[in-house]
Amino acid sequence: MPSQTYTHDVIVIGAGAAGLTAAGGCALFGLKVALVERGAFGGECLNNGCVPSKALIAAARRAYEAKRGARFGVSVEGARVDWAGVREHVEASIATIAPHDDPKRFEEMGCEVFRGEARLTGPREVEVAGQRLAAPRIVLALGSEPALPPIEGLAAVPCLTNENLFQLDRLPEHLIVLGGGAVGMEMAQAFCRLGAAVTLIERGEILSRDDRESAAMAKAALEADGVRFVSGTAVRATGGEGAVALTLEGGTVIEGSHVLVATGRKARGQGMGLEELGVQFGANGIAVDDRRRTSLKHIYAIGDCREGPRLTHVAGYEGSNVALEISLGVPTKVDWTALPWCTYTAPEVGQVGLTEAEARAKFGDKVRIVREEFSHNDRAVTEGAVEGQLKLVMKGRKLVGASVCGEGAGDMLLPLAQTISGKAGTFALGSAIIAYPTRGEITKAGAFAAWEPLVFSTPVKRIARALAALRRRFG
Ligand SMILES: Cc1cc2nc3c(=O)[nH]c(=O)nc-3n(C[C@H](O)[C@H](O)[C@H](O)COP(=O)(O)OP(=O)(O)OC[C@H]3O[C@@H](n4cnc5c(N)ncnc54)[C@H](O)[C@@H]3O)c2cc1C
Ligand SMILES: NC(=O)c1ccc[n+]([C@@H]2O[C@H](COP(=O)([O-])OP(=O)(O)OC[C@H]3O[C@@H](n4cnc5c(N)ncnc54)[C@H](O)[C@@H]3O)[C@@H](O)[C@H]2O)c1
Repeated sequence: MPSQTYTHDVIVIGAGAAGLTAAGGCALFGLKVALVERGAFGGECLNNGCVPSKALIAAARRAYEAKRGARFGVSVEGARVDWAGVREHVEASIATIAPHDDPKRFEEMGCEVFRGEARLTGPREVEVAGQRLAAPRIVLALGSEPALPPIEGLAAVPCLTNENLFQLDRLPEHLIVLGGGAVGMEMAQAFCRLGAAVTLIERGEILSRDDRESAAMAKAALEADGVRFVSGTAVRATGGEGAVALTLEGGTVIEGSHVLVATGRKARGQGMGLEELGVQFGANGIAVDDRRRTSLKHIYAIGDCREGPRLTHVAGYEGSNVALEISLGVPTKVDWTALPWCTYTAPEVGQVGLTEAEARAKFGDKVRIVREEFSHNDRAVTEGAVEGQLKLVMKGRKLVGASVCGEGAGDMLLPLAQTISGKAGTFALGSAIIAYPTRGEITKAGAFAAWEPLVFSTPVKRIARALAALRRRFG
């Protein structure tokens, strides 16, 4: 295509975490960027995902603390949950963060914003709201949507998903949560703590990508809160507004007032001209290489719409990578060696790098596990929240993974990620000065524990004893 027919240097479709990072990055490097969005800027994370869910979890925590009766000599009388107030907090959280993702901000950075449904009409051409855009590079950042499982009758039952959950006008009496992944676990506990009866149905393992010990601790904590877990696969749904029932394989029937379907995601990208151009798809998402290039190398796919991990920080990471590659021509491959994630239940379930099971499958007997319990952490003790542990997964003295289950686990992943990626070592982390008393001290304790046998080994003790003997003799 002759260069004069290009309207832009790059067209980014989708203004969620992935698209905003890619578009903003390219614009800051001085490229002429078209940014296309059909819905609300900020995408799923801001509007239907991370932000409202974490705001709801915060309200639930407050309700839980208030209802726990007297603790530490303090009692809260007559605690009650006002659903309208909870909704207000959720909406205020979104509204406070929204300016960060506002179209105006991206226009100020240099993006030209187009509103409407984008469609590819040629390998380098996009049509949106009757306008033709063309650029030598296109970035697909289309996101994903709830994947509804093949359950007979589900389409006719009023279901909740993350797309309408946060607009509920009242607290459900009995919420059935289908799926024990991150969405299911976080929301099951939050609604339970806010006062709903909650039954969670999972056909396989809860938090299946996480360390098994961490997942078991989280499950036990949810059970202690009152969440009922049922193992099975839902095959039939019946009922209407306010009274729904799911029948499991084997015939067990679970009844409730509402059902939240949290059974994974379906990547977007179908029906917008990509198939016709020859862009290839994998099992769930657009197929990409390490540089996030699709089968048409000038078209990139990042974030939830491609095959791979679906997380906001991953979407942002990929957005930065492609911005660098497109703007400066630096080939930038993704690297998941130190990928962190966290499920914000109480206790939080954080993971970075390999789980023990993954490491054993890869390195066999070379794997060494170091554990530190929060019950030995002074801050955890003073706050009466001692549940959980840090588990370091080592290959020799090299950290290859870490699982943290406990309060604030997500905030503890950074030094562990740096250690896994080689930007710091376990020795440096084990000898760092860390503010006391913080829960983060557990990362230092774990890293030091990995070195302890060597630091206090017989040869080192011999050196210390020899020095002491010299001192006794010569002063
Ligand atoms: C309940 C819930 C909680 C979550 N919590 C967390 C969390 O705590 N931490 C975390 O890391 N991740 C979390 N996630 C995952 C996270 O929300 C996603 O991974 C992330 O938002 C994906 O960003 P994205 O930019 O790829 O997609 P999106 O944010 O979905 O953005 C895609 C955008 O593309 C637009 N679009 C699509 N097709 C077109 C088209 N043809 N034309 C124009 N525009 C188009 C859409 O309108 C959308 O705005 C959560 C998810 C859910 C459901
Ligand atoms: N804190 C976080 O980082 C966070 C929070 C929420 C969501 N997310 C992201 O959002 C995405 C979606 O999360 P999710 O929890 O919906 O999906 P998921 O894939 O993590 O979990 C879905 C669960 O549903 C179960 N399931 C599927 N069909 C079933 C059936 N018919 N009956 C019973 N169980 C069934 C599966 O076995 C699986 O355990 C994930 O990629 C996740 O990374 C992240």
